Amino acid sequence: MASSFLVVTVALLVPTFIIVFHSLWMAFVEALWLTPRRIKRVLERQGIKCLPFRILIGNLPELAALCEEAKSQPLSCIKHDYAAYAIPYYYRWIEEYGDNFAFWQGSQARFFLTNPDDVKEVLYSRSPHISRPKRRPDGVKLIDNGLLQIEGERWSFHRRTLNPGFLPEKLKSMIPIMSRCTMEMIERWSTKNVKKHEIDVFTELKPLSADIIARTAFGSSYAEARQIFELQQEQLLLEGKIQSRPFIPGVRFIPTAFNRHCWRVEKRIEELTLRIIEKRTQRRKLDQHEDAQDDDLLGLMIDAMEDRGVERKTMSMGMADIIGESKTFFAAGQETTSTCISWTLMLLAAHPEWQERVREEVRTACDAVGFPTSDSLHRLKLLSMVLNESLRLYPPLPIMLRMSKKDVRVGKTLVPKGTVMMLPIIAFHHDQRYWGPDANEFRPDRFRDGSSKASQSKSSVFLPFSSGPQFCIGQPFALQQAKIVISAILLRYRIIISPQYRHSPIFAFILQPEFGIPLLFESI
Ligand code: HEM
Repeated sequence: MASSFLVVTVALLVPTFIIVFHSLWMAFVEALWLTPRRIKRVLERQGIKCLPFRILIGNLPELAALCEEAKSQPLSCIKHDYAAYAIPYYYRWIEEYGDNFAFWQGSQARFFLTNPDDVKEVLYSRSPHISRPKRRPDGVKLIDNGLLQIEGERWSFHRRTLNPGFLPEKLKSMIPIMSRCTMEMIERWSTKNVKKHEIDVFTELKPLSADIIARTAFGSSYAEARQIFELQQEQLLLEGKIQSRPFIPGVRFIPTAFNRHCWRVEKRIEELTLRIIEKRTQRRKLDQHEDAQDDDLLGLMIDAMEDRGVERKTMSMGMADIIGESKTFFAAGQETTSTCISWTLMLLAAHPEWQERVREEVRTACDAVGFPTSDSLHRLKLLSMVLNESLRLYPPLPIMLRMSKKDVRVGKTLVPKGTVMMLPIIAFHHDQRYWGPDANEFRPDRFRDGSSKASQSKSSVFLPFSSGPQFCIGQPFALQQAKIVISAILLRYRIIISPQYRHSPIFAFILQPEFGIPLLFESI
């Protein structure tokens, strides 16, 4: 009896094992060998040069070597023509292979779109076959279920739900919170009680941006959200490590120390986000009535979950969506904005004549407490020009990515299914063909008549917030915050580049100052 049971079990298990093993093996061969071979064939047939493909590692070693080589020759002074330092592989490979080339990030094909018309075509495309790339299966779950990862009808619904959170009236109501958070930071600085002191603005402004996002969008204080931000920073570091190594299917399920750490961080973020959301739903129940503080992003999303408001018949948001969007807004809104403000302060410190001009403008625009008002914010023309020039020279998101889910035509190229298209915004922003011979100089004047007239190109080559339907939803929020923070600082301090400052913009998801931005703050 027992032996026949064993025979039956073995007879069932062996074929199952063979089928599972065979499917895994085929998926492995497809992802790591057949797909890259096909992409290479399609691209090369069109005369596009593909860098040599090696299984698993692709061109990761060359890429790392080029970055190392660039870093071994540090920039000697504050030069704005640093693009070849931040993304050396792009410029080196263009030199070697011409404008049309593809390389291999592990087994994934990456193809730079070097023509602004092609970039525009992709950004405005309504094709369901072009999307933002999904995270690597073994990547960290930083922004799952949020606008940056979802598609189609679901994306449209989320975007429509969240848009009211960024309307002019709503932004206006955020000015007092943004000013209060900034004041608290400045008060902390002033306890140092010395005429001149050094501040690394890159480090100091991160928690400020986090605080502002937490309070304006989620009604919670930074103290509560602090852990989420810190854990997201850690996730970015973990993602960096994952990206620099080859993708091996299945390895992500093995409970290695690294994987277990990733899982713990993910779980903790979800728990903390859920806690913020639950606190709000509890408060709603207790209050019974809609209070004025409830129409922030979190309030809008809870409305969509609870089926309130218009247009909720066919779609609604679930808890996973709210967690996803909350994580996305924390991740997308914090570091981009603080980095933009940090680079702008560096530029103003490096160009004292502009610092003086902007300070004069700010003086006339601020109220008695030293902050711009909702009316005067729009009159800060010089500051807007400086911010645009800063976003041009130091775009926080220097490269955007899109994925072809089927063979798609972009301009003259047939981009094969499974290729990641790289949109090198930073290269467009520094290109003399579009900006003239002074492309790498700080010249805010070029934005005097607005951003559309600033370049000499017919196509749009100024894309710090992207363009098309998926452009940055947080653009007005970020610019308002930048104006408030910079105005408040300039009114109180003269800023000077510290002797400790080392100019080293590097590309690690965003364009970061590798050694921070230490500036000397002199009280006025
Ligand atoms: C200076 C600061 C900022 C810059 C330079 C910036 C830049 C960008 C860019 C280039 C994109 C498009 C990315 C892509 O298509 O791959 C984007 C999308 C997005 N940004 Fe920003 N961003 C900034 C601030 C913010 C802020 C403050 C928030 C939130 C409060 C935010 C939330 C988002 C979201 C949710 C998306 C996805 C939009 C969609 O798909 O509908 N960003 N941002």
